[in-house]
Amino acid sequence: MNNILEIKNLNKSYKKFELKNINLTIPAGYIMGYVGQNGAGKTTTINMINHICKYKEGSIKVDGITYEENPVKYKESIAFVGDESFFYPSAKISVIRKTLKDFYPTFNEDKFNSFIKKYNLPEKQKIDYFSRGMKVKLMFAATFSRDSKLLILDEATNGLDPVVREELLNDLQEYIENGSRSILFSTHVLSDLEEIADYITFIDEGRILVSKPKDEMLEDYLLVKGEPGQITGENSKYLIGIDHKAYNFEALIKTEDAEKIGSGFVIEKPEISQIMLHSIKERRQHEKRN
Ligand SMILES: Nc1ncnc2c1ncn2[C@@H]1O[C@H](COP(=O)(O)OP(=O)(O)OP(=O)(O)O)[C@@H](O)[C@H]1O
Repeated sequence: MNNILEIKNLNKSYKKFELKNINLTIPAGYIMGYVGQNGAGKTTTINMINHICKYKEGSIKVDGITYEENPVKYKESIAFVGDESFFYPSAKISVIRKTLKDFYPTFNEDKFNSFIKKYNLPEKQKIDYFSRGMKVKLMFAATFSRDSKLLILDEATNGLDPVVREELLNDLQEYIENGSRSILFSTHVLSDLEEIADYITFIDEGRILVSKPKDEMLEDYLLVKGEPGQITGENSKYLIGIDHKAYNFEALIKTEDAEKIGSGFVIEKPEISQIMLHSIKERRQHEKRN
């Protein structure tokens, strides 16, 4: 199986921020959720993949090649959808169709037309008058009509209604179905990732905390709830990222440790957002202790 994205030992320093030793791999045919708090370093990583932002240490390969090896092929292998429309506001769909045709060798006009129809986008209206959801659909119609190997999404599904969101999530899954493409999906809407991601990577303060298959991550941890008095010197070593509330606490625990903490706790299956929250809390608490 070939890897569509391969990042090795990537480092980048700004005055007040450091992206440190980023290693990421997405095999062909898979979706990776890239998540972390505001300012964690997601967009910085994406800008380096897109080669908007330069780096001195580490390497990035997209579909087996680095930017330096073949800049045109490298750029053609990537499609990007962010949270802002990339179309000229006074253009209509006809102008966009022609621009895409001229600019992208793999652009498939029939595919584009069928997405325009499917998403019910008006041919005769200026993009300026499109709603946010319509602009997002148009960006995806343009993207799905090219044969890019790596699709990068940076908060691309922000502000969509549940029906449009569901439709797009299905289309994203279809986009990778032929097994030759992959998606790096950065979002704060973790429920989208619960639905379609195969891998989840947490980044915190410029460092990768965890990167693994989503199902493995969801099986690896359980959520523990109890009263503060139930925490002892013995069982506290198994509790990850304890969140103390007024009358109770919540923490993560490794599934294999669940029987070691004693009885009387409420134990539930966690969501990705809860695993992220407690993992980050644990890291902060660990830093404070050392
Ligand atoms: N060109 C730059 N010069 C200096 N610092 C920068 C530059 N670009 C980004 N940063 C800093 O890098 C850090 C990470 O920013 P980044 O945009 O990658 O975060 P993010 O994880 O995408 O956050 P968000 O979820 O808020 O979009 C921030 O502290 C930001 O101020």
